[in-house]
Amino acid sequence: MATDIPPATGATGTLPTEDDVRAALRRVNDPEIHRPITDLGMVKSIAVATDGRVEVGIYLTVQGCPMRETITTDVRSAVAAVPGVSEVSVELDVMSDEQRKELASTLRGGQAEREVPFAKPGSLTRVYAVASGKGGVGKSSVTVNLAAALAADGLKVGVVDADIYGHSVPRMLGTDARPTQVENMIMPPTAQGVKVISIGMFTPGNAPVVWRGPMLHRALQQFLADVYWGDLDVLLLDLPPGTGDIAISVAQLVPGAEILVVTTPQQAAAEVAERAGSIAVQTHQKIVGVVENMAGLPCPHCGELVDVFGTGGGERVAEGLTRTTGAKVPVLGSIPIDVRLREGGDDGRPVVLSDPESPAGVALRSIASSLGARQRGLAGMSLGITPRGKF
Ligand SMILES: Nc1ncnc2c1ncn2[C@@H]1O[C@H](COP(=O)(O)OP(=O)(O)OP(=O)(O)O)[C@@H](O)[C@H]1O
Repeated sequence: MATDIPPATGATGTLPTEDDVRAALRRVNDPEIHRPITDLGMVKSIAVATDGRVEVGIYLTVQGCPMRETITTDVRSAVAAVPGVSEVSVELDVMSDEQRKELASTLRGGQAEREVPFAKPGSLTRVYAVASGKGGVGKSSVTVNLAAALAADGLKVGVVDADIYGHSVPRMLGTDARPTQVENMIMPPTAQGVKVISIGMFTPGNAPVVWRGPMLHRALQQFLADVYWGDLDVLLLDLPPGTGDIAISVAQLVPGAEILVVTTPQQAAAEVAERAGSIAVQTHQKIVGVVENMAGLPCPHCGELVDVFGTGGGERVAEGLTRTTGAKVPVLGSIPIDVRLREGGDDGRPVVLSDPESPAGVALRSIASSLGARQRGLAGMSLGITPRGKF
């Protein structure tokens, strides 16, 4: 028997088939779309040589895709784990316009029209619009911490930074990633387990955005309809402070969105917060509750709480909104002043993750679990069941 013939099989003696390799690729998700690359038309070719070497051709969605290293590594390790594979090489190519259009249509579930998925009758995503009267009361800090805590609890969470003038959410979540665009679909970056999109990702440098109402409405519509959110349990919208146009836009675009009001304990802040919240009466939206932020500073020496911004603001807003709306509006929690919360925001690591047992971390996590535990009601929703006729 000749001894110089190359082995006809791979490392383990069994030659892998193309189907084996494809099955392994089915476990590789696109890092931005979070779906298997096999479902997205990203596998261009699979070639298995007689010595177990496998060559995989992969289509990237766009030229210079920021995720190409991750995709290559994931493909390589998934295929290398197939029994009989001796070596893996990955060839990258880029989708044609036609392929991208097809992908965008797949992601929309075959629909060409853009629509806001969260406004559809069957949507099970809870949408919370986080509002405040005054600026600087900690609305964005509360939003990112609730989002990170909900994601850490295993929920699928998205955040829209709709605070057009003061967009700070990406920094607070520690990302400066730019979203990838596939045709007119935008892939949101993921940070701290949360999908996030912000106007700041579309402006050069730190340029301020000077948009008026109609532009704001269009930006929000794009964020809701053109961003590929996938199946979310919770979407949080960080609104600009005040009772501006964007709150009305939210009501028009996602009528089922519930309002979460953030205030400080201060009398003046509470009055403005109540005005911001009472817009819900005009837009027929539900107020899920009030969060009181900066509620006292624990003395670093004796632990006694110093009421820097007064007391009772959260209760006052909740009572006022209960009277105005005629429905019980609860105080969901009180968050103390905590240097770690501010540092977490500056460092891009929300305090609920960096120091979950700190007083602010505990308060925020408790508010998040009350929001996450709320059942998604089925009233008025399509169950997608077609009754069968009588036989
Ligand atoms: N409980 C807290 N303890 C310590 N610092 C806090 C707390 N809440 C918020 N901060 C800090 O206060 C500042 C303002 O907070 P943030 O940006 O979240 O407010 P905002 O209401 O979203 O402001 P705007 O809407 O005007 O952008 C930030 O530096 C933040 O880190």
